Amino acid sequence: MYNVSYYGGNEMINVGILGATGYTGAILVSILKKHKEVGNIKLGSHSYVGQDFSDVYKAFKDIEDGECLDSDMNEFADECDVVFMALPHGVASKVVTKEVLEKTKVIDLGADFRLSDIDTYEEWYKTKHYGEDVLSESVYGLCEIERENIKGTRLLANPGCYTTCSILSLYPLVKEKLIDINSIIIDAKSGVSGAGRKAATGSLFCECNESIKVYGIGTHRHTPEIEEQLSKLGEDITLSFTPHLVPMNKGILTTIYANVNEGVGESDIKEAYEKYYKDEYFIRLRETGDLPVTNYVKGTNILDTSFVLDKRVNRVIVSSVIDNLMKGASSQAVQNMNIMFGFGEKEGIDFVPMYI
Ligand SMILES: NC(=O)C1=CN([C@@H]2O[C@H](COP(=O)(O)OP(=O)(O)OC[C@H]3O[C@@H](n4cnc5c(N)ncnc54)[C@H](OP(=O)(O)O)[C@@H]3O)[C@@H](O)[C@H]2O)C=CC1
Ligand SMILES: CC(=O)N[C@@H](CCC(=O)OP(=O)(O)O)C(=O)O
Repeated sequence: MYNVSYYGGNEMINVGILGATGYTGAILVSILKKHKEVGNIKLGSHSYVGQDFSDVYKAFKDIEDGECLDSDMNEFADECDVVFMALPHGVASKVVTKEVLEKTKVIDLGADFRLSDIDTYEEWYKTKHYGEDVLSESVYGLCEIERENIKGTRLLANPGCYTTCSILSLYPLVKEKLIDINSIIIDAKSGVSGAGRKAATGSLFCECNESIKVYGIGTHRHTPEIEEQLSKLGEDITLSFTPHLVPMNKGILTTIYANVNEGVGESDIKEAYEKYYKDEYFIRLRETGDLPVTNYVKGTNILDTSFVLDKRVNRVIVSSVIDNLMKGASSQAVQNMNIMFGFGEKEGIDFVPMYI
């Protein structure tokens, strides 16, 4: 049900955010406050129920002073045209039901509806999945690739931050069969906000500052997500994915290595990227030698990418960057909302980089 607020004569939608008090939830609030099609924003929390949002995040004083409400999915579904779920894994699958989806659209920023196979989810996430009856209708929301499928869905699985950067980087190479699919290695680096706002020893200043660490080698849960999406292009793909934690607030850099197939040259690779992305507003193809930097996309919905063909070893090396909280989470979620509701795709997310 659409609400009765108006902006410049247009009807606006009611939006709910479960997990508004987390990092991705708070960024959603920032974006949606300025979205022309959005009226009321209902804020859901876990630990701050009854407190004003601007008491939890004092940056929002006089901007969003609404009260944090209990994260009751049924109540949110009754009152909102779309509910964003910015919650830890395992929570969304318990509360998204067919009844809920009859009342509202759901955009889940977590992983519960990203993998199509429940066993794979339970194996990699080490937690039970409760949403079997709705999982099959979820659409993987990588906007530039899945735009047509996104339009009609009422359950949207927003991709992970590492996965957004990795899949968009590899898609043209795999789709055009330019690389040996058994040779893919993804080296990824993330800022600390990728771990969320929750208190965790590994995210403490002294644990991260002036230090870099590798983690999840061979076991990180984004591996099956990347493999599943790339395997949809035809052949089963298994690959190596290795994340690193670097001492910065935000940003993701992936450096991806793959052997090129016989006869593949630089122009073939360039043509492949141009074929899929030259008209994509939020993907910037940089020339060889113009290498991506996380600061160049800070605060934006942009993915910057550039490749080098290292002829000595017959390998293509693709470097890409995104802002993990934006294209890697919240602004991509709003891009998905725009597509789902038929709004202008850039509405509310057309940011200029905040370089410093
Ligand atoms: N951080 C990132 O860069 C990215 C995160 N994601 C995914 O988005 C989701 C949210 O991440 P992020 O914002 O970083 O996480 P945070 O830890 O910052 O926030 C988690 C939110 O969930 C709420 N919450 C915690 N436990 C429960 C519960 N049992 N029931 C209801 N609500 C609960 C918290 O409420 P309260 O604050 O009130 O305790 C908080 O609002 C996760 O699934 C994450 O994997 C995806 C891409 C990128
Ligand atoms: C730095 C850091 O800890 N990053 C997180 C990934 C955050 C994320 O994208 O979570 P999703 O699983 O919802 O995609 C991690 O490696 O677990």
